Amino acid sequence: MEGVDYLADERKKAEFDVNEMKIVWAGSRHNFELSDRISKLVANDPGFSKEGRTMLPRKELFKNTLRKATYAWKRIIELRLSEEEAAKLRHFVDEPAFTDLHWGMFIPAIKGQGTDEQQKKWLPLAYKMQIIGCYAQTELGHGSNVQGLETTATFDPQTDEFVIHSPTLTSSKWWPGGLGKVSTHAVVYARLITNGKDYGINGFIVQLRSLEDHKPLPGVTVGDIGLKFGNGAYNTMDNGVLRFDHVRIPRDQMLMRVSQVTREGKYVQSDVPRQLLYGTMVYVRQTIVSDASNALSRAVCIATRYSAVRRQFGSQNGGQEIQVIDYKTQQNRLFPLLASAYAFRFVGEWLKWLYTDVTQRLQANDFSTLPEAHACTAGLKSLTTTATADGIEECRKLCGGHGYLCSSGLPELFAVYVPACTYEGDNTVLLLQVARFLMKTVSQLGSGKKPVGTIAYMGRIEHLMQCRSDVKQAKDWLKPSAVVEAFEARAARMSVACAQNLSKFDNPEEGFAELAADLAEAAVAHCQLIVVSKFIEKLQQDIPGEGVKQQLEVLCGIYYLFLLHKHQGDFLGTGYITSKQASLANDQLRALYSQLRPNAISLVDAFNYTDHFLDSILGRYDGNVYPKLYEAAWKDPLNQSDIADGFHEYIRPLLKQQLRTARL
Ligand SMILES: CC/C=C\C/C=C\C/C=C\C/C=C\C/C=C\C/C=C\CCCCC(=O)SCCNC(=O)CCNC(=O)[C@H](O)C(C)(C)COP(=O)(O)OP(=O)(O)OC[C@H]1O[C@@H](n2cnc3c(N)ncnc32)[C@H](O)[C@@H]1OP(=O)(O)O
Ligand SMILES: Cc1cc2nc3c(=O)[nH]c(=O)nc-3n(C[C@H](O)[C@H](O)[C@H](O)COP(=O)(O)OP(=O)(O)OC[C@H]3O[C@@H](n4cnc5c(N)ncnc54)[C@H](O)[C@@H]3O)c2cc1C
Repeated sequence: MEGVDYLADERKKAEFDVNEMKIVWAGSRHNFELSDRISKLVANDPGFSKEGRTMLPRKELFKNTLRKATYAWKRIIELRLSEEEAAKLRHFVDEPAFTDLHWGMFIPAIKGQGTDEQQKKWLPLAYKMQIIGCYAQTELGHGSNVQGLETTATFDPQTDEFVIHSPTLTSSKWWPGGLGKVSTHAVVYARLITNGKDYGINGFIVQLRSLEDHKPLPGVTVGDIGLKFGNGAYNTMDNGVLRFDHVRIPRDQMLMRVSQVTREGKYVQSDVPRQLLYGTMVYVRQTIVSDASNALSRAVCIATRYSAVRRQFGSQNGGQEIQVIDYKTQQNRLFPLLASAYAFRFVGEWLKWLYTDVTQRLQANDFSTLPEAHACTAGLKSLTTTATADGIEECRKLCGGHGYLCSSGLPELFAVYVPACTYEGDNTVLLLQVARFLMKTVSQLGSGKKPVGTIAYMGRIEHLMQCRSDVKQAKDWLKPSAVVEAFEARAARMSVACAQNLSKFDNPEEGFAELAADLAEAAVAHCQLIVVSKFIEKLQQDIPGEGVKQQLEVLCGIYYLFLLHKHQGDFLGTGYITSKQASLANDQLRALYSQLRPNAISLVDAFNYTDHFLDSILGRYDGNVYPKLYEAAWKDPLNQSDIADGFHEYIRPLLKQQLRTARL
């Protein structure tokens, strides 16, 4: 029945002000109003319909994405949307497209690594989309190891040009989004060679296609790398391959903020750290952390609503069966994911602040916080994307068989999301960057250099190495100080253990390679400490709205107690807690699940997602799941006729043969 809210009873149970929670989730009233307005604008525009997207063959799917991206641009111009509004509109259109890389990496690379002059020349063209760009770093043979890239940019002083060349098959650019079929330009990362000397990797703006007929320019071979995982999903993106055969570009298309090549071919290094070449990656990793809470909350919203609709077992005297959300096992799988979505939201907000702070410092030539910004963006990108990808898959399983249907929205969400564990730095490779930062920090303890920011806790290393938890009863685990100390002691002890083991090797690099798995675990412990601390800090702010803060306290408790339970080997092994205290933590966790249960539906309503954005029958706001699943099945192309195509060729002969066999 249309118009009936099957989840109304659940919504009545809420013990907090959902509208105020929506503002907390959005980050501010301004953000809430912006998201609310733009998401509805997109949802109500048939030009942005998602109907049938998972059924389209690649060519049609891709063309449809081009249509939507162009239509989005048209609406952005017609409605005179600001940059912030336009970004929201693209977000709610919810289809990976070349525009993600144009706005998300090409423009930021020019902004971060271009001189003022270069920005003045290229940015207006890019802002008006008179050129479309991508970020071409990864090659067929090298992705993680940026210093191993093979493409060359050799300066020719005769003509004042760089010659861009792909010397081997493995040097072909491979993966850049938007490259295959759309981009007219790319920021290409290549080895800078001048006067016969190799100065390592630098960025260059290279035109790839004609602005008239879109044909590849002479010397440029470019195409799509082929179909990727999942139906629809990331196949809307033209991840590309690119080869250069001695392509010439003017010298001033080398991005020259970090280093320059003079007219005479002299290489000049600015007094900014070379790592700024990696700045675009730091920026995007930070946005990926913010985006993790979007993807996870979406999956959790679907699984929570469906878990309240779905009933199995326990019917007595002909009454209704039990809602699956009431099973403790379901709660133990679902509620920590709900809590993680909120935790990632807040750590994302904080990381954005950290990124803005480091950017302002860089502008004032203060590079002191760059290593921490790199470690935090790398580590949190790794932690949040791994948890989110795993969480989306868990949500699919939480929805039983129906979660496997594309109409649940979960398979596509997973297929689109899971490469986040790989792109912008493989998650293990990034954890090892954090581990290097931690080992450096430990090695400098006692040198007089005081650790600050997220590693300030290392400054209390002597206390953290010998303290013990003073938890005596389950509710003691609700004390922020008890929790923070537990996570700090675990992280510090794991780092120190790694450092001690490393010191046994004569060659530190050999030791690092041998102990890499332990080092990655120490990095995870450090990153989890950051997420827990930022959630707790959030709760120390003034949070208006009846019951809102209490709900966030419950979520925060679930987040850290679930981690404590899952990683109790670390907490027990490092000797900070006893098995009795671990068991008390688990008792408290169960109690928090019961407190959360009546609020579960309203906590996912606070994400304020439209049905258009969720694109899931199981996650519908009104919970009207079964009639809509039934209706959707009949829209499948296989159901366009009662008799399947192929019946006469394949089924009928088979049936005839069976008849003959039966007669024998
Ligand atoms: C149904 C649903 C439908 C639709 C959904 C719709 C849409 C979703 C759309 C958008 C999502 C929103 C947001 C996301 C935005 C965009 C994402 C979209 C697409 C994805 C694009 C992906 C693009 C890419 O992947 S680009 C390529 C990325 N490549 C990498 O990351 C390579 C990883 N490798 C490295 O970074 C380096 O090689 C390394 C760090 C591993 C090693 O570096 P190096 O070789 O130099 O060696 P080291 O010795 O380790 O380091 C030397 C010192 O430098 C320091 N360092 C390293 N890196 C940095 C850095 N970045 N910043 C600062 N410092 C750095 C290091 O610490 C060392 O320092 P030391 O003091 O000397 O120790
Ligand atoms: C959907 C998608 C979009 C992308 N978009 C872009 C783009 O727009 N532009 C662009 O330039 N690139 C892009 N990429 C490429 C992406 O950045 C790389 O794939 C990524 O950096 C991982 O590198 P790799 O593929 O070389 O993995 P590899 O490094 O080959 O990883 C393979 C395995 O080796 C392990 N490994 C590697 N090195 C180490 C080490 N030192 N220690 C321990 N383990 C290690 C990894 O953990 C992994 O398990 C995209 C990739 C994908 C999947």
